Amino acid sequence: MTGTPTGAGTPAVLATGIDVTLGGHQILQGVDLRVERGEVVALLGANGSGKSTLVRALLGIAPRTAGEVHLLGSRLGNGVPWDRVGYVPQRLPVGAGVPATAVEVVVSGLVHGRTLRPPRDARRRALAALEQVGMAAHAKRSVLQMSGGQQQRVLIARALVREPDLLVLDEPTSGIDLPTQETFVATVRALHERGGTVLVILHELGSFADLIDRAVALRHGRVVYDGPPPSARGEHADHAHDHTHPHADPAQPGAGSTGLSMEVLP
Ligand SMILES: Nc1ncnc2c1ncn2[C@@H]1O[C@H](COP(=O)(O)OP(=O)(O)OP(=O)(O)O)[C@@H](O)[C@H]1O
Repeated sequence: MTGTPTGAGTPAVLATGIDVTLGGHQILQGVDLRVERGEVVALLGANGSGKSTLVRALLGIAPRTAGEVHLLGSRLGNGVPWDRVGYVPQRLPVGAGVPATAVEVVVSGLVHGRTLRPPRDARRRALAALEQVGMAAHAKRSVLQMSGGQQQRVLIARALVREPDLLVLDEPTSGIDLPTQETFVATVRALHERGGTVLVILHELGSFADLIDRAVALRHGRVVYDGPPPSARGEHADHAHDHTHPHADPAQPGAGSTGLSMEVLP
């Protein structure tokens, strides 16, 4: 994070009454979402429940038919300090057929708004961001020749290079091996400890579990839960998860049978 946080005191994300219609279908209906500064919020829900669409609507990528969004204190539009917002999409955007190298993709994360020229130290910062995701050795390779997991790591580096105040992640760890996931989570944790805000779409809390302050679950385009994250017990729904969790504390809200469990997610 650089400088004074913009609109400090206001929520990092404030969305009210969001409706989105795509291809003639209403995908989101009256979604409200508030993420305070410094919070780490997980967005959960079954495939097709509207998580990616919500994130895209929050960032102005998906068109809204109703509702208002404020990011970092500014109404969605040119007034948002986009240089303080990092976004990691689920995969390389369609049309990313340009044979850019990893370092070039990451440098593009430093170009925003009216500044088309990257800062002087862009390459050094880009290499440092690639290092954070274990991709420094691949800096000069074309992203088109990389595996999905490697491309994902480059996209993460592109978002991190801005040192964002608000980081929005769409299933950032899918297709990434465990050691890299853990390195990435450590980086997100460092960002959080500096006061950064994180909104992350997850299928399971996995390596993020200890970082999550709150979970919001969608079902059929509506918010059906907003509260403590699902218990570690719930993650046992995952058959790969066969050990006991020392951190599962039944005294904690959300850790017992009354809390949200991954098992009850839509
Ligand atoms: N451009 C589009 N045109 C029409 N329908 C769309 C479009 N984009 C998404 N949808 C539909 O909107 C619904 C929500 O999709 P979305 O990708 O937001 O869900 P999701 O919860 O992120 O799912 P996943 O976990 O699979 O990524 C799905 O039924 C999807 O088919």
